Amino acid sequence: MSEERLKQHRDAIDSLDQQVLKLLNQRAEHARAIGEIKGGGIIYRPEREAQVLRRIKELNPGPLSGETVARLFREIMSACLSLEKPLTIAHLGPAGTFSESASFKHFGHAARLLPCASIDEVFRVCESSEADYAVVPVENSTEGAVGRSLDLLTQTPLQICGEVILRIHQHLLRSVPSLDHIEKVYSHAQSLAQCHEWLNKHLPDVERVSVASNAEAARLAAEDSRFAAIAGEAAAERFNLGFLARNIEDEPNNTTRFLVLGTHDATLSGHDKTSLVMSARNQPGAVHQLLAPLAERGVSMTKFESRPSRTGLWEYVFFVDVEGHHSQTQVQDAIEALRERAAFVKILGSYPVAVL
Ligand SMILES: O=C(O)C(=O)C[C@]1(C(=O)O)C=C[C@@H](O)C=C1
Repeated sequence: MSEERLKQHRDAIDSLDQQVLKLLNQRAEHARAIGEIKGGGIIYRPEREAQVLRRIKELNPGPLSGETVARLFREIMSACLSLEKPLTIAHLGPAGTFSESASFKHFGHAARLLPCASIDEVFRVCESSEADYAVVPVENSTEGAVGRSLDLLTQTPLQICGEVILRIHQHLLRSVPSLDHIEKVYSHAQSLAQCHEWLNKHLPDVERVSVASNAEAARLAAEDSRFAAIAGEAAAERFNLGFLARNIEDEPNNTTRFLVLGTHDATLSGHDKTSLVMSARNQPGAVHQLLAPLAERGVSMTKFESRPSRTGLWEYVFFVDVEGHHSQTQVQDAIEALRERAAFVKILGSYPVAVL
């Protein structure tokens, strides 16, 4: 009896899969036709992708979660876009790092990734059009701002066209399934710091060695079973390591924010952010005066970060994110007013608030 019910459900799944397959290919044909209409123009449309994902989440009747259906549609769009033109994405390498995970999370797995040796190199290959887009880390919830990315943003002609929010989970990885006789634990210094308490409790006597990246740590652990590594899931998969302990980060909400850069920003999606960098004139109360136009026009600030300017001693530049798109009147007016008060203002880009 239960055999018969099993068969009924499997027959239903076979029939549905056939329909899903047909519909997916119809969707791909439309994407290909859109690609032809775009001609040689900009293929990747971040605002449209955000709208598609938001709509899917809203329409979703379940039982699959909103997150799950959005991830599936992320991959469908990635595959459709690659029929129009495969995209090359530069990120901080090597393969197996969180920057790689952030790039796949935003562009899906049809994107071609180009791992670079430094953040400077990521900017350079995108500026020289060797890559279509770049993904760079800008802030971590426990470690703070990524200074090099911020400094390069002030100079680059690239614009911000998206953001990626990635939950960072650290795992203890090894080629053998035992916590015994580990001689060294390798990881990036930041990851060792993020797992400090766990290591003190579970491996107090094991030497901790910092290396250039978590992926490099995983590579070393894969080469010699006396060693373990702290790294993310992507590194575990890449180097075929087992999980001795999962989610060992001391701070449970450890999150890194990445920016997506390209030669254009995004048009209005309906739920957007604008990033600006500016400097205040060197006068008392200048920062307060500088920001007043935002509040006066009801434009909410979602981030404020100051960095020493690299051009003058004791001068600062301010990185500000506001809600809204620079094509919206309120935001436009506020930026105009900022321009009157600030020594300099650069619009880094308007882009959709992260959906995934
Ligand atoms: O709507 C478009 O412009 C498309 O090219 C289609 C599509 C999609 O698959 O939905 C693919 C790539 C774009 O980045 C946005 C959306």
